[in-house]
Amino acid sequence: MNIALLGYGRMGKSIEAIALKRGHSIVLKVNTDKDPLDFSNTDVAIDFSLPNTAVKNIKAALSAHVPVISGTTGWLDNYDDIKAFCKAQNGSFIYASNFSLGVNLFFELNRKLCELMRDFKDYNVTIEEIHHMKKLDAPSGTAISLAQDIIKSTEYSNWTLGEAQPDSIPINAKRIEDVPGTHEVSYNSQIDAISIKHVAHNRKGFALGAVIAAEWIKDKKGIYTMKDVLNIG
Ligand SMILES: NC(=O)C1=CN([C@@H]2O[C@H](COP(=O)(O)OP(=O)(O)OC[C@H]3O[C@@H](n4cnc5c(N)ncnc54)[C@H](O)[C@@H]3O)[C@@H](O)[C@H]2O)C=CC1
Ligand SMILES: O=C(O)C1=N[C@H](C(=O)O)C[C@H](O)C1
Repeated sequence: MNIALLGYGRMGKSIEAIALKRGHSIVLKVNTDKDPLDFSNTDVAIDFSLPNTAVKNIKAALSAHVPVISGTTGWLDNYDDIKAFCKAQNGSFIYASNFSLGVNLFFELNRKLCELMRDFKDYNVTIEEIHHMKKLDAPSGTAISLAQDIIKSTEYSNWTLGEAQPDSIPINAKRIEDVPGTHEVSYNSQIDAISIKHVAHNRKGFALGAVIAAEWIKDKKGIYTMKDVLNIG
């Protein structure tokens, strides 16, 4: 498969290493604002760029009828616009705040745990995420996904970065040198605490998941999620 890498930073380089090991070729590497992009010979584009470059990159690839895997976080205010654009192009698109198998299993655990805890009002939920100092967005896309899943099946109506607000899930974002990504969901009462935690030891899981998603979507049309790719839950 011929892959275009839109973003060739920490993740772009990890994806390249795994894609080459799995027998794919990298036919385009984009690491700055460039217009137009040449997608001739590209089977799938994988965007891990910056919050303010993702939308333009995704649209450029979809306009060239190239399926897109998007891992960039911090641009989701435009998600509905991208969905509509993809449909209008009869294109193919997957966004995931986190492509690792471990985090996608963790998402399932989070959904099950929040259903279990829903009726036990003595417990308050909090989410903590820890990432490296170079991360541009806060809270992480993964923490937002965890919060959105809890909001879907409980009385919480929103999430807040930092301090707790009524009906809102507090997300605490910490930045510590070299941490690839740690997420913890905790339920605290006056009496005890219950928590689930995912710790990424490196970026290989994110990169492998993105390449697996690219292999999966290559000959498909439509908008999918990692639940479709991994067939879990
Ligand atoms: N969904 C997931 O599983 C994961 C998502 N991420 C997200 O992926 C994104 C990238 O993360 P990193 O690789 O760690 O960041 P990074 O900062 O190392 O890489 C981003 C690269 O994009 C380049 N860039 C600048 N303008 C561009 C443009 N117009 N088009 C293409 N590239 C451009 C920068 O030069 C930089 O090298 C972030 O939003 C991060 O949150 C990171 C890890 C896993
Ligand atoms: O920026 C990162 O590094 C990561 N970003 C993603 C996020 O915002 O959730 C996924 C992972 O935690 C690493």
